[in-house]
Amino acid sequence: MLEVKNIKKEYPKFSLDCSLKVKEGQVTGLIGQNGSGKSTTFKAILGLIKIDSGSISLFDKPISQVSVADKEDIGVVLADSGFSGYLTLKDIMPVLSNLYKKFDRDFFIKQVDDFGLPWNKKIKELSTGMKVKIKILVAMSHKAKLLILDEPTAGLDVVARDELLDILRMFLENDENNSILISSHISSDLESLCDDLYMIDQGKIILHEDTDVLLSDYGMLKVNEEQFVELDKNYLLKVKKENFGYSCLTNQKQFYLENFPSLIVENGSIDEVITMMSRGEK
Ligand SMILES: Nc1ncnc2c1ncn2[C@@H]1O[C@H](COP(=O)(O)OP(=O)(O)OP(=O)(O)O)[C@@H](O)[C@H]1O
Repeated sequence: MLEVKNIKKEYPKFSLDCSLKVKEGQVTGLIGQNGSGKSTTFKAILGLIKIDSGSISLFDKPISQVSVADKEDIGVVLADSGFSGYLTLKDIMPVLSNLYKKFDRDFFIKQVDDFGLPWNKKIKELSTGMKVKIKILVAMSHKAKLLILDEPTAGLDVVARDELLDILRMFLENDENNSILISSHISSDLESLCDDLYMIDQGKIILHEDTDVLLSDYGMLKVNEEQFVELDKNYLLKVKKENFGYSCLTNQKQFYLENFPSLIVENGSIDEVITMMSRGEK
């Protein structure tokens, strides 16, 4: 559905070098800290910045050959996008109807009512959670097949985040071929939603893995100096020196559970995996 191959972008103090794929019917997450390159990647995909090299294909065509009509199949939410805060939902609906050939008026009306969004209040007077819901609703309102969402959960409390994830699940249930590319620096948001995750650090993809595999096969070994010497290191991805000895990241947790039963093997959280991948050594 979307393939990004070795795109490069040089800024004075930052280099992006990124490849990723979003498959049909799947949710792909891009996780990284502030400044790691998530927005730059999204802007490159959307043609908002010019890349230095690499290629992007969308709906199996090079991006340059994707027609305006095809582009209606993408729904986009960017951090700094949105309608003027002086408009109301009532004002926005005719604009969307003119903007998008496939604008689904009935769907839009139903969702605004279901989400309890006010038709006549200016957007700038609404809560952050409501504003994000509107952005997602607009992105979905023209029968998009692919949603590209840059940090949609930023600034939301736990309840609003949960509601947002429910809306995205609804989008996926509407059509089994619908897909999402979503970024966040909060891994727990993506863990429950995404089929696969890319981790980006300083402009580079440092890990790509199925979420299930990440949660089932990855683990953290906490070992002292003596245990570290004895340890089979063939299945360690990264090692980090700690006060107690070493933290070791493996993607073969079962191997260590079976062969080194005396060791502490923890289920590494996605945050720990990211930290180890970016700061650990090997
Ligand atoms: N137009 C630009 N000129 C120079 N540097 C830029 C430009 N745009 C982005 N950068 C730099 O590129 C790096 C990556 O920024 P980017 O916005 O992609 O990160 P991000 O992962 O989306 O972070 P955040 O979560 O804070 O939005 C940052 O160091 C930023 O300062």
